[in-house]
Amino acid sequence: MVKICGIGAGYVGGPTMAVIALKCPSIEVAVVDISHSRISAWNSNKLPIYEPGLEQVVNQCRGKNLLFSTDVEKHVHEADIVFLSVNTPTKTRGLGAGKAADLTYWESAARMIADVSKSNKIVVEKSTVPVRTAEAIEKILTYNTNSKGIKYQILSNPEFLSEGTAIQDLLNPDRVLIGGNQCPEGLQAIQKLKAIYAHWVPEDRIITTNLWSAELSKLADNAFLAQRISSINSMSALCEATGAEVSQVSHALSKNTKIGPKFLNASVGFGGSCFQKDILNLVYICESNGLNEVANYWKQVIKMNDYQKNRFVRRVVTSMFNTVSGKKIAILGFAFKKDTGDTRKTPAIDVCKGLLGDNACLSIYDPCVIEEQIQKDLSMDGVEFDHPVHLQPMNSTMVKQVSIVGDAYEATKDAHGICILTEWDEFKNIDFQRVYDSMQKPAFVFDGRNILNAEKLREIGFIVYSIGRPLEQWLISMA
Ligand SMILES: NC(=O)C1=CN([C@@H]2O[C@H](COP(=O)(O)OP(=O)(O)OC[C@H]3O[C@@H](n4cnc5c(N)ncnc54)[C@H](O)[C@@H]3O)[C@@H](O)[C@H]2O)C=CC1
Ligand SMILES: O=C(O)[C@H]1O[C@H](OP(=O)(O)OP(=O)(O)OC[C@H]2O[C@@H](n3ccc(=O)[nH]c3=O)[C@H](O)[C@@H]2O)[C@H](O)[C@@H](O)[C@@H]1O
Repeated sequence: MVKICGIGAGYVGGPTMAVIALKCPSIEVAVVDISHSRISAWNSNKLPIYEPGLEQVVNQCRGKNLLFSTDVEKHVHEADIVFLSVNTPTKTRGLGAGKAADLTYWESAARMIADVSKSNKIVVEKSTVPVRTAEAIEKILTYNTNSKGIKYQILSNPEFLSEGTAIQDLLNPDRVLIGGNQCPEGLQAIQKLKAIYAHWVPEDRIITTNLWSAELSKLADNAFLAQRISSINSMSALCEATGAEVSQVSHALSKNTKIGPKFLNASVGFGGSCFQKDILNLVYICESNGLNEVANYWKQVIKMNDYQKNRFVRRVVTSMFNTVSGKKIAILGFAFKKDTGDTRKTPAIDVCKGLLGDNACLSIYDPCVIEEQIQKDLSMDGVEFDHPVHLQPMNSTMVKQVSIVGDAYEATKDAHGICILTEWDEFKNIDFQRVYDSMQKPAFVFDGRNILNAEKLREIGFIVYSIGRPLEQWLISMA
């Protein structure tokens, strides 16, 4: 029986390994992690991450051909194929700080594989890594184990799932990308991995390339997606200045088959653990190769995203008589997108910090993010967010001007303004007349996701700002 070991039981490792177990009952899948709390949660009824459909998949396989364990060495030792899905955050100190990928976790996993292996293995890069990382891992493995005569094949098999739709994305991927050495052993390893995916993915969707193309394709993929969001967000600023409406512009663009419909929603800014980190990584690689113009081109995508978040905060403050000091502002949504509890790099952190900087009192409601996480996000300096949970600071200092509440009505009671920062479906069904009646007047809504019907809100009496939509007179006069 083929044995797989997945190192890293996070947002990628957990769901991807669970889906392989589901689709390949003849393969034994062990998911291992150095975090005891994460593994015990995977073994409980309350999984460590929220992802629609994940619980059903885990329940079907756990205890049969899927197990979660902290005994990393044992399962790596027994595996034929090892998937690496560990953190690759941005470096916070030393050479390349603020841009380059921090490969500490990656390297320590590779060294551990080298230490415990007694048989040939295929090592699969699932984490997003700088191009040519496979070369580094190969060196670590071969220099450490030469004497044992063990042979490794390194494959790059980047993951393209999105949070909130991870299970659907894994069950029905657009494509699976496998890069490997173009020598006979490398090609054989590619075929072995391809055979696993072929259990459920049509062959024509499995693309094979050389190692460096696969590694770079993943960075390029995220950079292109983020660039589209920054592009439409740049248009949203111009729409507000000219009276054009960004959703109409998006719609018109989407009908051009050369452009297509996806990733054209203007927003308060993109978030998530990967877009910014992967672009920074790309920028660093370009700079290291002397390609400064290319690096500057991609940097602009992040600058535009920062501009969009700052612009939103400025709009809130200027609309409310140039100060939010002492005012209660309701924050609806804190996760970086709907259907996830993940807050890594969520735009809500920057918006909340911006408002707190102007001395606002925030009342935050998110259906999926727990109080402790929000407090931690608002009190940390933001650089630790993508390291393993058990290595993050334990005790965050409570931010006094912030309260986290259990529903939207409590959050908005007595508030001067409301900021919609995540596009949760339930926010569309709020009784806004009831909300308006309970708020201070004038009552403001700042819709950072364009999910509300601004006209209806205006009929109730709200002053409404929607990203990229024509500004009402109040907002123009206060700007
Ligand atoms: N979150 C996402 O949607 C996607 C993430 N990626 C990439 O996948 C990688 C992992 O991301 P996430 O799953 O989001 O991170 P995560 O933080 O949720 O999970 C990583 C896990 O690896 C564990 N770990 C770290 N070092 C270890 C070691 N030496 N041995 C055993 N376990 C170790 C950590 O404890 C943690 O549980 C990153 O490179 C990321 O860029 C790629 C596609 C999608
Ligand atoms: O490498 C990764 O981590 C993953 O990053 C993204 O997935 P994810 O971050 O989970 O979520 P997205 O749906 O891409 O959204 C990212 C951010 O962009 C925002 N967004 C997205 C789309 C859009 O039109 N407008 C917009 O503002 C979202 O609200 C969110 O804050 C990519 O879509 C995945 O292909 C990739 O595998």
